Parts: sequence; C-alpha cells; structure tokens
Amino acid sequence: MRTAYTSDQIRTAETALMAGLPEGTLMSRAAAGLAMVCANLLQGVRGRVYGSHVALLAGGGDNGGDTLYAGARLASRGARVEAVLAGSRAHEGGLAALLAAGGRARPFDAARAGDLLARADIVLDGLVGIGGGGALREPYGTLAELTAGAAGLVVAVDVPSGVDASSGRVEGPAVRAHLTVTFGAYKAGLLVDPGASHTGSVELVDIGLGPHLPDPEVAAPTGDDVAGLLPRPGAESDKYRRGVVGIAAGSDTYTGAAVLSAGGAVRAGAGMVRFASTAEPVRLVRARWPEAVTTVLDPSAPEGLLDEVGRVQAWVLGPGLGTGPEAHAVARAVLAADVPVLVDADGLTLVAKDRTLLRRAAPTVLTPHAGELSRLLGVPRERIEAARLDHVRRAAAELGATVLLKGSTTLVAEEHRPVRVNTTGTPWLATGGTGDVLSGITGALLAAGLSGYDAASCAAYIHGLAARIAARGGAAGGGDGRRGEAPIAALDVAEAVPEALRML
Ligand SMILES: NC(=O)C1=CN([C@@H]2O[C@H](COP(=O)(O)OP(=O)(O)OC[C@H]3O[C@@H](n4cnc5c(N)ncnc54)[C@H](OP(=O)(O)O)[C@@H]3O)[C@@H](O)[C@H]2O)[C@@H](O)CC1
Ligand SMILES: Nc1ncnc2c1ncn2[C@@H]1O[C@H](COP(=O)(O)OP(=O)(O)O)[C@@H](O)[C@H]1O
Ligand SMILES: [K+]
Repeated sequence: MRTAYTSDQIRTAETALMAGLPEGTLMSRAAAGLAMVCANLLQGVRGRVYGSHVALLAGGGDNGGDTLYAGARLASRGARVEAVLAGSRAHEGGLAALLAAGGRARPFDAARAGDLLARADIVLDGLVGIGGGGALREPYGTLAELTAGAAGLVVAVDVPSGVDASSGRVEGPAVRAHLTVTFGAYKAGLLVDPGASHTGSVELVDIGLGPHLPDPEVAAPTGDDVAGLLPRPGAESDKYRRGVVGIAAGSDTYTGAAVLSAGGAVRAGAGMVRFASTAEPVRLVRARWPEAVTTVLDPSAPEGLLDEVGRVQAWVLGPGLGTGPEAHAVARAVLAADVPVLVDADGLTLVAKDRTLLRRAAPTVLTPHAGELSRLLGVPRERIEAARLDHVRRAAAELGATVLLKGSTTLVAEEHRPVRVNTTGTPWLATGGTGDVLSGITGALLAAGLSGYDAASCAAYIHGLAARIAARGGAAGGGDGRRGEAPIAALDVAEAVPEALRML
C-alpha cells in the first residue's frame, strides 16, 4: 500500500524525528537525495553533470532551502547553477552554500528568468512545498507559468508549487513537473487530481520519517495488495459460494448499460449473475451473456417485485434503470434487501431525490462521477472537481455509505478509513458505458464477500488495468506513457478483465 499524508501530519512527524537529531539534518538528507536524483537525470540527458545547466527557482522558505543546498551539491560537481530568488528573503544557509560552491543567484526578473529556463537542462521548482497555501502570489505565479516553456526537465521539489500538498487542490498557476522528488513520505495531494496530474513521476527520498508517521490520509493499493484481497476459487467452491450477484439495471429505453454491467460481473468472476429487468434488456442480456439467469420484472406491481429472482449475495442497482416511478419501485425493492447494494447511475439520481432509500442496515456502495455527486450533496460540480478528497469524504460521512468517486483519479471513501486512490486507468476510459462495466465488476466482488471498501478499491484497480490492456490491444505495458494506446469501447474493458486478473 502506498500511503500518503497531509502537510500537518508530515510536520508533526518531522518534529518528533528532529527532537533526536542535530539541527539541519533533515534538510541535508533531503538536499542530498534531491541532488542525487538530479545528477542521475543529468547523466541521462547530457551524459554528465559537469558543464550542464541547472536553473533553481527558490522561494523564501525551507523548500527553497532544499533547492539551494541541492544546487550547491550540483555546482560542486561542475554544473553551472543559477538560482532565481523569488521571495523578499532567501534561505540563508542554502544561499551561502550555493555561492560558496560557485553557483550564482539573482532576484526575480521575468525576462532573465525566461532566458534561464530556455537554456537549462533541468529546472528545480523550489518555490513552495508543504508550507504553500492558496493561489501562488507574485512573482511565484509567473515563475510557475514560465516553467511551461522550459526547454529541459522540470523537477518539482517535494510538491509541484501551486498544488496544495494535503488535498491536491490547484487554485491558480501551478508547476507541471516531469518528476517530483518528495521527502519522507508521499503527500496526499500528489496522488489526487488535479494535483496528481501535475507531478509527473514521483520519487520518494527517505529521510527517516517512517517510524513517526500516523495513520495515512490516503492510501493507494498496489497490484500485490489487490491480489491479496481477491477471492480465488478452491476445491470447495461452487457457484453459490463464489457469490451470486443480482443486477437490476436497464429499461426499455436504455438497454446497453444493462449488457455492460452484466458483462463486468460475468468477466470479473461472479459465481452467477442474476439479471432482473423489463423484457427488452432481459432479451439483450440473454443474447450477449447466456450464462446470466434472467427474470422479467413487472414494476407496475411493486408488491413482491423481486420474489422470482432467487437469492443473491449482493445487488447492483441503477445503470440504465430510468428515474420514473417504476424505476423508483425497483430501487425501493432492491434497497430493502438485507445484502450489500451498489448504487450507480440512475440509481444515484433516485437516491438523490429520495434519501430515505438509503436508510438500511446492510452496506451500501455509491459510485458517482462528479456530476452525480453534485446532485447527491447539492454542491456545484466544479467545487467537487476542485476538492475531490474533501467531497468524497463528506459524502461517505453524510450518506453513511462507501463512496467511489469516478474521474481521472478514482477515490474510495469510507468513514474512519484512509481514502483509497486508484493508480491504474487511462484517459481512454472517458467514454460512455465504462462506468457500467465498473458497477458489474464491483458487484461481483461484493457478492464474493469483500467489504464495500475493498470491493470498490479492487474493482477500480482491475477496471483501470483492463482498460489499459484493452487500449494497448494486449498486455498492459509498464510506465505511465500513453503512447501505443488506442480508443476503447466499454465492452472491450469488460472483455479485458480476465487478462487483468491474470496479471495480478
Ligand atoms: N517537514 C519536513 O519533514 C521537511 C521539510 N523540508 C522542506 O521544507 C519544506 C517546507 O518548508 P516551509 O515550512 O518553510 O514552507 P515552504 O514550503 O518553503 O513554503 C513557505 C514559503 O512559501 C511562501 N509561500 C507560501 N504560500 C505562498 C503562496 N501562495 N504564494 C507565494 N508564496 C507562498 C512563504 O512566503 P511568506 O508567506 O513567508 O511570505 C514562504 O516563503 C518542505 O516542503 C520540504 O521541501 C525538508 O527540508 C526536510 C524535511
Ligand atoms: N480522464 C479520465 N482518466 C481516467 N479515467 C477516467 C477519466 N474520465 C473518466 N474516467 C473513468 O471512466 C469511467 C466513466 O464512468 P461513468 O462516468 O460512470 O461513465 P458511464 O456512465 O458512461 O458509464 C469511470 O471509471 C471513470 O473513473
Ligand atoms: K516545490
């Protein structure tokens, strides 16, 4: 599990660690690690450190201090290092070290800074780190914007400046780095969008903070974590014990979502899929997934609506269901069941209009995108997009459910647990119907007995991995690069789920 923390948590851990160490030890560890990473980068792009050009953007705090000390180390290896001092003050020790090692430093001047960035092999963004707050003031904002025109690699020191380290919020100009070198522990804002899309790859420099860190704010499961949680059939398994998932989805108007949701559940290894809907979606699901057991519902007679469906261990409710009175009757019947229920799509619209539907004892998993969460919380969509971590937490607390917030980084929140963030996926997933596939995968895992929190986070991981496999036309490649990927259709994602499971 990759764990991540707020700025306050990092500061508290730092204070505890520092109590037993001589002053300046941590900054010196951070600067040494940063200089080592930069030297390796310079070896890669220039073949050597000696003679390479390094630009430092140094703010007035300790983030600037780390940067100036790292610059001093590179200067002592023969790099040509020049610092732009952005604040009215500069870190004294760091500045003295840089100058003593033969580096140069000048106060901010826009034209000169632009020239410097156009010449530098690497640019170190040491404007602000965990001490930053709100939109960058001038001239920090201008400098952050200028990094977009840098000729060389942009390395963010600890956190890309302009990104809130605790939440990933971006409220103005912010550095977009090729690489972020972060100290002691991951900051939550490095894993959550919009911050996450500013970091490039992230490298962690150990400064000894580990033993002093509290429970994390955010955790990103790795492939091994997911593999460890997934059920695998054994000799004692039969289809019922592996988990029967019920899917109440689709309507005569919207039929595709039902087929996609059922596909996600079939391909994710449900012991059995019981599909319940009106005649047309039932016909199409049977045609595409003959392994599903289907029941035609008559929602105009809500009494005993699900009596013919048979037993299930979990329900998926909502994709393509519609939002009229008949859909409401289906939602009421499903949510009255004493098993975990995943609510997606139209199901979310129904519970947003009638919160009483969520008064139930068994676990509930809600899987909104930002627009659906906006309706559930009564908060504008833009505010949710800007502060995803805050809102997913608030939704979990307010609605008493596990909440999976979809988007470029998918988050899973449950009260009193770290928010889980998904690291797989591809922007090609932003296409109609992929969310329906996710609902089916999650439903299969719920039916297999995983908690809502584990089912949702494992499903997001598998779904993202399957999408990458589908986008590449085969096994998922390593790295974060998108080259070699092509558009995908939602059904491709469902079809790639077994390959994703094979890789775990
Ligand atoms: N903790 C640890 O374990 C370790 C921490 N270490 C390092 O220390 C860093 C934290 O240093 P920090 O506390 O000095 O804060 P920092 O990020 O430099 O920011 C303060 C400066 O930014 C400025 N500023 C703020 N907001 C602004 C804005 N919106 N727009 C413009 N300016 C703004 C603020 O200006 P002021 O408000 O004072 O005018 C002040 O000058 C941390 O990220 C890591 O790199 C490592 O050395 C080793 C271990
Ligand atoms: N920019 C993006 N990068 C990665 N994944 C994305 C992006 N945008 C959307 N997704 C993912 O695509 C899926 C879309 O689901 P959803 O919005 O429910 O679509 P639909 O209702 O059409 O099925 C979600 O899993 C979401 O996390
Ligand atoms: K920074």
